[in-house]
Amino acid sequence: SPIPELGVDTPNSEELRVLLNHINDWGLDTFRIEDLSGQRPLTVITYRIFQERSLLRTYNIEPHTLISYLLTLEDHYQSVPYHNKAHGADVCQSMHVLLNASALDGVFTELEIMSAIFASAVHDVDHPGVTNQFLINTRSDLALMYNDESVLENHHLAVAFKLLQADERNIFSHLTAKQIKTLRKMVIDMVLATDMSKHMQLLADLKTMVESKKVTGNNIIMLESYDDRIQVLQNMIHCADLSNPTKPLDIYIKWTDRIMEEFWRQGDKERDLGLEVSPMCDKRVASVEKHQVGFIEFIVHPLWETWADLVYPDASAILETLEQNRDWYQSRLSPPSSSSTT
Ligand SMILES: COc1ccc(-c2ccn(CCC(=O)N3C[C@@H](C)O[C@H](C)C3)n2)cc1OC1CCCC1
Ligand SMILES: [Mg+2]
Ligand SMILES: [Zn+2]
Repeated sequence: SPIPELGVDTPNSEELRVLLNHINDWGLDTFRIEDLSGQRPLTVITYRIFQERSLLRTYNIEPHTLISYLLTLEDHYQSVPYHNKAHGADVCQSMHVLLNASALDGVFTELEIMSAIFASAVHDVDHPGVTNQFLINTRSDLALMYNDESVLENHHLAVAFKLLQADERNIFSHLTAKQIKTLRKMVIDMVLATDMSKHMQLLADLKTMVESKKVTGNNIIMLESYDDRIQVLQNMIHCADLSNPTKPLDIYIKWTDRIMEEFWRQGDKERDLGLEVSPMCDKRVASVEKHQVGFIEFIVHPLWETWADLVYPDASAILETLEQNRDWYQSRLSPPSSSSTT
C-alpha cells in the first residue's frame, strides 16, 4: 500500500501539512499535531524530520520500514500524563531545531545527526510515569534488572533497539557494520545523558567547553575529539528534554499540568504503599508555581544560559522566552501574607 505523504492517513491532512511546514521552528504546537495526526505526533514529526534532512535517501531507508518502526515505537510509549508519545515527539522536534544552530553549521556528520534525531525520538519509550527513585524504592523488576543505575534510561534504550530487530522495522539495514557500531554508541551515550542525575556533571563540562571555546573564522564551533562531540550532543538532548519552560507560555503551561498530574499520581501510589511521598508529588501540598520557579532558577536557566553562550547568538530568543516565563510564574506566586513576614 502506498505511503501517505505525511506518514499517516488523517482527515485533516491539509491543516496537518501546514503545521508541519513549521517543523524547523521553535515552539511548534506538538499538542495540535497530536490531534490532527490521529494521535500519531511522534510518527508524523519524526518522519517529516527524516524527509527534511534527506536521511531516507542518504542511508537508503525504505519509507515503509521507517513508518513501521515509528508506528511501533510510538505504540510502545505508555499513556501516562507527561512521559508519553507527545513528549517524545516534542523532544525530537526540539532537538531538530537545536541541531540547526548556525554556530553548529557543518559541525556534525549526517550519521551524528541521524543518531541525535533517533535518540530523541526513542529517549523515553515505555516510560511507566514514575521516577528512577520510585522504581528503586519499590524494588521493581526494572531496578533489579539495571542494578539501580539509570534504570529508566537503560530500559528506554533496550526497548528502542529491540524493536529494530524485526526485518520490517530495521531502518538501519543498509548501514555498514562500522556505521551501526558508531550510531549505537552515540544513541546510548545521548539517552543515558537524559538522566537528571547526570545534570550537574554535564553542565560543568559544558561550562568548561564554553570557557575554552575554539571557533573558526566565521564563528563555527570546532570539536576535535569524540568526547567533545558527544558532550555537545548530550547537552543538546538534555536541553531538548528540559525545554518546556523555554516554549510559548500556553504550551509550557500544558506541559506543567501534565508533569504535575504524573507526579501526583506517583505521590498517591507512594501514600498507598506507606512510603514517604516524594517532593513535589503530594497533591495536598500544591505549590505548582513555586516548583516551576525553582526548577527554572536552579536547573533550566543555568543550563540554557550556558547553551546560549556556546551557540551565541542562536539561542538568545529562547533564553528571552525562558526569562519571561519565569517572571510570569513568579508573578503568580501567592505574595507572602503579612503574618508570615513578622
Ligand atoms: C514542566 O515541568 C517540568 C518538565 C520537565 C522536568 C524534568 C526534570 C528533569 N527532567 C528530565 C527527566 C528526568 O530525569 N526526570 C526525573 C525527575 C526529576 O522527574 C522529572 C520530571 C523527569 N525533566 C521537570 C519539570 O518540572 C519540575 C518537576 C515538577 C515541578 C518542577
Ligand atoms: Mg527520560
Ligand atoms: Zn524526556
